[in-house]
Amino acid sequence: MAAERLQFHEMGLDDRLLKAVADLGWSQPTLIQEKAIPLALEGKDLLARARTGSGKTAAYAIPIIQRILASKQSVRVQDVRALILVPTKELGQQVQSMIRQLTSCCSRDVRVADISGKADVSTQRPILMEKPDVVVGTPSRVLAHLKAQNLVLHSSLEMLVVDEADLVFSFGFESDLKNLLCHLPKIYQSFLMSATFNEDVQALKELLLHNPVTLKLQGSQLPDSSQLQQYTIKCEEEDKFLLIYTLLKLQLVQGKTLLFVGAVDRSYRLKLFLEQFAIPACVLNSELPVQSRCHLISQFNQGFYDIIIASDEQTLVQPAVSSSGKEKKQKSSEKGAKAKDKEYGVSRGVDFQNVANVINFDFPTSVDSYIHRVGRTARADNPGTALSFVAHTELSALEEVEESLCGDKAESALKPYEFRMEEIEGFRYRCRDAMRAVTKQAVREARLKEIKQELLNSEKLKTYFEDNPRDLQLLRHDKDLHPAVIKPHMKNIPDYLIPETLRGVVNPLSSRRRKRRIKPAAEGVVKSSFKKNVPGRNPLKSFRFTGSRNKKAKGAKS
Ligand SMILES: Nc1ncnc2c1ncn2[C@@H]1O[C@H](COP(=O)(O)OP(=O)(O)OP(=O)(O)O)[C@@H](O)[C@H]1O
Repeated sequence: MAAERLQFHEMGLDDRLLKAVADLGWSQPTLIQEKAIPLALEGKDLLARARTGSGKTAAYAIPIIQRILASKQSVRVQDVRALILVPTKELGQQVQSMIRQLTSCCSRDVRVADISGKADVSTQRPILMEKPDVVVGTPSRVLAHLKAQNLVLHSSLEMLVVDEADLVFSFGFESDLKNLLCHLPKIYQSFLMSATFNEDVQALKELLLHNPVTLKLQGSQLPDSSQLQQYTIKCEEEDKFLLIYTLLKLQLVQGKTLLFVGAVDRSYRLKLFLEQFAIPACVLNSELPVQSRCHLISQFNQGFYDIIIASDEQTLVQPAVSSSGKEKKQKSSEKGAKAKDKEYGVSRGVDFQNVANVINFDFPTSVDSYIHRVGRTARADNPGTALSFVAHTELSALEEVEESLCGDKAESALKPYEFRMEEIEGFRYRCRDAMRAVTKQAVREARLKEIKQELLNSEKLKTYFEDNPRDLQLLRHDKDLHPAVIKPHMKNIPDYLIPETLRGVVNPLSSRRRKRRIKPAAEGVVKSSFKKNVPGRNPLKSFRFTGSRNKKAKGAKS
């Protein structure tokens, strides 16, 4: 029989922390939390690798909060006690929000400040002058504050975390991090958290950790097939569009879905293509202002949108920026790339909640990128599905992923998604039509329009919405970008075009802009059709095999 898992209340945690954990609805620690929290409370340095979505943030945040609460029982001067380094602004905001939730019952005693983005260094100075107990930031921003003496850590710092440690070097933070270490005291406790172990993590380990305990939890870096089902389908460019149209319009994919593409242009191409069929989607990329990105993610988590098209540009561009502002020249495969945010990371560490499906419209170019993308679904104990479209030029990347994920097992974790493409031939004509309408010019215009729109939104997000929080919910990021190309007849599917095997199973007309005016979900309630996504009822799964449980969905080869 498996050993009983150590419970939160058996870890000697402060009651206020236990109450916050209970308020979050966490009935027991995840595996990494069970192992890491007691060791961290003993004062050990930790190197922890656990799969994506396994609760690593709380694994270091809980012991940090506990230590701060315990030390505040004796009178102490207010000072910065913990520093959490993150590679991206999105992650910074998310870590701050997690710590705020965990300190909801002791917010006066444990104060946290995220300095990773938004305001400039001088605007953030007053926040740091108040000496929050925990500071969260990207290495370059933290270093800038240390140099400006807005932040002084050499006598106060007790705990240092490097979250998503595998990304810190690849985001160009190596020299910042090394410089930053000169400003820290000789002794402090360190945690390195990572979903993957690579040479960079090894280098960081040597730099930061002292006699660490290494926690390498699951052998696999992704959940197993009982929680995460992974499929691939080989298809070339036109078929990718045809297939995505079919999956979304016929609702063969249900629940919240992240569509990953390899470049910003591709994300607008896909959005413009889908909007002709009245399939609303938000675009997320590094050109958008950080306020808009964070607002979009937060609305997605609240159930306002079903589909995000994210460009995972770190796979293409490996930017490097140092606190001095100097950028190393990097290769970009995108023509006309606009000013990108070097601290953007959508597939890395962002906690998109209750994502039912990740679809790699373009296959990622590295194994790590595959793991981080697919890790946006099947988080905590939730189920999820990943489907990758693979063109012949992407086959070698697929092979690498398969090799890396299968480990010692003979069987690949990625199964073929067997789909009768010939059954959806009827849609090809309208798809071609829609693809033709998305010209380079249309993409360029859409990209500019969206950036302008989001810059305005972002200004409003900074000021107007602080005074008018109710209006915040009305701000949407999935509006049509090119209404001129939309032809009304494309929105509906005539019955005769629906594959015979799917008539009665799908109801395409009902998919029209259902969520346009959704009311904001109550806090803590995730509004989504995710719940519909039970095994046997998800057509994405049942459409695959004729022998599947759902006998009605016979549209696939056996
Ligand atoms: N003990 C728990 N019980 C239930 N849910 C939890 C628990 N701990 C964390 N979670 C939830 O699990 C989700 C994933 O957590 P988190 O973002 O910390 O994962 P992660 O391991 O850092 O993932 P990644 O490597 O992708 O960044 C979050 O929504 C979080 O609220």
